[in-house]
Amino acid sequence: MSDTSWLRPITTVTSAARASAPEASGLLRSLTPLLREWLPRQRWFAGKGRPITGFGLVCATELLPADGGADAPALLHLLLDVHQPDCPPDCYQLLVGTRELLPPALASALIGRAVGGRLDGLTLYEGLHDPRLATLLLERMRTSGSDGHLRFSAEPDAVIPSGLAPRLSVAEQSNSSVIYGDTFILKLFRRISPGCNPDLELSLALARVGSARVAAPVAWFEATGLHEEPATLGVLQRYLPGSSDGWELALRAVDGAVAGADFTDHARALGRATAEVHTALADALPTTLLRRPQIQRLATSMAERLDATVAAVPALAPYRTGLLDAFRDLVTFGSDGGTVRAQRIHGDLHLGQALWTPAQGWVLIDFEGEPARPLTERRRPHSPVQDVAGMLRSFDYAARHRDPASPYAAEWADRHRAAFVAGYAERSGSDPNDSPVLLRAYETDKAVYEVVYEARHRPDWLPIPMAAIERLCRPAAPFARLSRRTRP
Ligand SMILES: Nc1ncnc2c1ncn2[C@@H]1O[C@H](COP(=O)(O)OP(=O)(O)O)[C@@H](O)[C@H]1O
Ligand SMILES: O=P(O)(O)O[C@H]1O[C@H](CO)[C@@H](O[C@H]2O[C@H](CO)[C@@H](O)[C@H](O)[C@H]2O)[C@H](O)[C@H]1O
Repeated sequence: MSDTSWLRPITTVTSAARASAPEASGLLRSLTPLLREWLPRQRWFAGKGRPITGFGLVCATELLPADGGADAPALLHLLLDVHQPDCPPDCYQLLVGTRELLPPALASALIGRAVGGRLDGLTLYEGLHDPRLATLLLERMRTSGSDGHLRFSAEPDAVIPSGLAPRLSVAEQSNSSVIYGDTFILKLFRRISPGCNPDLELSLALARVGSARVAAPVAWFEATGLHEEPATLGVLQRYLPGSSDGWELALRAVDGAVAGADFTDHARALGRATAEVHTALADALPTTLLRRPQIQRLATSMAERLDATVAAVPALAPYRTGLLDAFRDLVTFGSDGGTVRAQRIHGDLHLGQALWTPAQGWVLIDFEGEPARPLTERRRPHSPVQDVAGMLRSFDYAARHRDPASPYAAEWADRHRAAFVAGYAERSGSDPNDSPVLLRAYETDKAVYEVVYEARHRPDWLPIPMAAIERLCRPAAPFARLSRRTRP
């Protein structure tokens, strides 16, 4: 057993005891006024725009450095329910640093000074910014075992060296990541749901069958005993040094295309890599066949999402009938005896989720699925055509990011979409063009999702999915073009 004397769990508050435990109310008294201000400003906070009506402490664990003197920082690991009107509370993972005084280098990480309660007089800050606390977390992950409700696990052959310098990732992301040396990246999930996060589940399954298309997980930690299933909190994965993400590469290719830069080889290779991931996932995890009732449910959920989006973004209203055709055709396909092969998939595939590496070629990351969907839904088998459609949308985005209406953009998108599909068909033995109804339905559903995403987050980008919406209302021509290019 390694020495864990540097780690002292201060309290673990179970769901049943959360309101009454004096420790919990003491912590909440310190945290509530500060977090009310700080939380809505965090990129990963999903409840922006709605007031916070209260917090509930699910679990708190304090990690202390072994060498800590009186002025040493401590890391307060929190799982906190955030209450907002008209919806059940969301549980968030927070890593709060506590010090008497904050050094100037950490000023940007400040949450505030606690007044009253259990942390009275301490300065609270975003702990991941502090190299001493990020190191403390890696130290804890080096050894399997439990501390209160936190359980740390590692792959049996994992070798996690000590002393790797941490740096907080500056990528625009939905969670938070710390990079250690150029060796590991630790992703800390922010919005926590009971159950194994597919990012861990799928990348572990792929790594265990020897797939080179994934960054292998070496260790992870989860919350146990709080919900019916352990909830994944963080995953330490191999870092892919020198990688570039597919979105950046595609944009460079689009911008340089007039000068002759070509990205079709990359697009074809990405199609092959996606097919390899699908094949490995189908071998490693359960598969199923969707029949009439499931296909009907799928089409209904797509139609419902369309209607919710039309209500939120009225610019979509004129296209509603045309778009609904895609979902009606899917119902007809199921009613005519058509079936859909389903398996575990990536679930949110786009160019930003693919890293080009000098050593391994394309590697897919972030197997979480669409974070807004419930975890149980994300962990079900789905058609792999959904991932293909996601990537096809992404080539369209890349092509149109400067001028959504340019005819050149349409040509670039068609060429690269066709190359991706050709690579996919070549490696999987199954050509997505042979499933035109499914492909159109998934592409339509994704474009509808993008309309609401862009309306909320990047209104200037709304014309990009709107161009697709127009095209998808007139399906025949684009699909014919895609088929001619990819088939001999
Ligand atoms: N294994 C890895 N090696 C190198 N960089 C990575 C790795 N995993 C993720 N990244 C980088 O971190 C960014 C965010 O990762 P991602 O898993 O998409 O996080 P999130 O789910 O928070 O959006 C990626 O865009 C990529 O730049
Ligand atoms: O980053 P996430 O995986 O959480 O995904 C969300 O943000 C994406 C943008 O960062 C958004 O993707 C859309 O824009 C991309 C270009 O920025 C494009 O490549 C994708 O095809 C397009 O869907 C994604 O929809 C959203 O869920």
